[in-house]
Amino acid sequence: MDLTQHIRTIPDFPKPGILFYDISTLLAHPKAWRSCVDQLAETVRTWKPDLLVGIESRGFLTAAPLALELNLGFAMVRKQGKLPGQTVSHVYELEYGTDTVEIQSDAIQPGQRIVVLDDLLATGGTMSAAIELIEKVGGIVAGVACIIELNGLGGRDEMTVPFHSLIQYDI
Ligand SMILES: O=P(O)(O)OC[C@H]1O[C@H](OP(=O)(O)OP(=O)(O)O)[C@H](O)[C@@H]1O
Ligand SMILES: Nc1ncnc2[nH]cnc12
Repeated sequence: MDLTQHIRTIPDFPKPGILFYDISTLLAHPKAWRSCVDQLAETVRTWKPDLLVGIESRGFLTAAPLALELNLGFAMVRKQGKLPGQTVSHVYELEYGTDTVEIQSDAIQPGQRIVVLDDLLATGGTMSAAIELIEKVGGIVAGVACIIELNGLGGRDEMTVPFHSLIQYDI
């Protein structure tokens, strides 16, 4: 199924000049969403993960149904201060300033094979931060995948592990 028909673009969101790729319309269409999850599963299962990780917040929507389909557990990488209990943090550089991602300390056992999911890869900064965080707690990142890849922002070149996207847009 051609998923591009179900992805809406919204100009000037969240800032003037940004074309926002909106998966709300994909989520609202059960047949297309089922196909999207199945297409991701095809690649993700070849990486033989023990656990899937989703990145807040649209990465949760991507990873959670896939985890159920593959009969795997699912863990969350969140922005700072959102997860209860003991957490491990990773600070990463933005164009201006820094940001922090966190995971619960017991979410990943050392040596577990992890696949990370998000809806979209742009500069790759968010995905790289998640990979570094998972490696910090002893996880082995077997691969990372997303629905949409924006070509031209260099995200793919930043990936230090196998990477797969279902749809690519030249921006
Ligand atoms: O490759 P990058 O340049 O890092 O950009 C991609 C990230 O940006 C978006 O998340 P956003 O921060 O908008 O959060 P949201 O999922 O909560 O909307 C998207 O869901 C990715 O996580
Ligand atoms: N253009 C875009 N559309 C949707 N999510 C994004 N995250 C980063 N860039 C984005």
